[in-house]
Amino acid sequence: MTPELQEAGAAQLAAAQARLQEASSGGRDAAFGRVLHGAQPDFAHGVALYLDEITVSFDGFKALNALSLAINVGELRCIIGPNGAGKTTMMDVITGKTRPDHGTASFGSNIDLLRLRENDIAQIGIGRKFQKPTVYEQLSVFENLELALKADRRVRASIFSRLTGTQLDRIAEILQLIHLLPEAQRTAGLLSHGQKQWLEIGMLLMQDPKLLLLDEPVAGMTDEETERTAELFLSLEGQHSLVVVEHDMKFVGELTQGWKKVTVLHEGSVLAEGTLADVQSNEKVVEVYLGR
Ligand SMILES: Nc1ncnc2c1ncn2[C@@H]1O[C@H](COP(=O)(O)OP(=O)(O)OP(=O)(O)O)[C@@H](O)[C@H]1O
Repeated sequence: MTPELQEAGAAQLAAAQARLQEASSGGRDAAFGRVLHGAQPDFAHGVALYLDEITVSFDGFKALNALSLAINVGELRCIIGPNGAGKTTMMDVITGKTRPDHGTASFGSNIDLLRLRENDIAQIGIGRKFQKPTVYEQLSVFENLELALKADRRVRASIFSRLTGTQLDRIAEILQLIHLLPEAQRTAGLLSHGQKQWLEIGMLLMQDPKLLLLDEPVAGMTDEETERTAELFLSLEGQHSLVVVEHDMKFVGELTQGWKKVTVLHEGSVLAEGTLADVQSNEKVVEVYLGR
């Protein structure tokens, strides 16, 4: 690891600790601290994510228009829809990047996502994968995973500390899961596009997220990589809730296996929900999206 990265990592940890301290000592953001301290999402009702009547306007244009959606604990849900349907804006709301004008968003039955900041939302167990892979290109695959582990506030590890046996086991487990065990010492910049995507997913998994948001994860992947990604997501289902935004219908078909629910977004709200076959034969869906 380069000294610059070590320094940046240490600074990030120090900033995070200072923020938490300020919140718990009654500073300006005390309310955030109270929500976050020891907060665990309550999944007793079986719902991982609940969006109710979410509206987001940009200069009067409604990117989300009273969007309501519920994702169950352990569910793998595919979300499809034409360009501009509001898929990215929806993920921005869930992760705290965009604040809605109206509506509620909760993680489990108890955590009000609209009161939390982006960093805090990541720490309570919501991981987001953007379309483009963002890994540390100069570092090895192993070091990327190590860094992801140490960036987790719950781990309380110093960026300079040695890994414990349990942490090493966890990294090995993730390497196996993302098919990168043989590439552990390889520089991440030399991986294929698909392998970089897997590495980034592995970095998210190091923090053991309860909910994973994945934006077009197979865009630009080969057919073989796409199939392996489907296998990976299917192996995560159950232990994590997954929301997958995709345009690749073959991939959606592999993930949903003929029976899982697909949600179609259009003009900022849900146009249709059902199995892939249901929505593919829905006239409105064909008209605005699939028939194009
Ligand atoms: N910051 C912004 N300012 C103004 N308009 C925006 C902003 N962000 C998104 N929009 C508009 O909101 C609508 C929804 O955009 P969004 O990116 O959420 O759609 P999407 O379903 O993710 O599309 P795509 O499949 O192309 O990624 C679009 O019409 C977009 O132009």
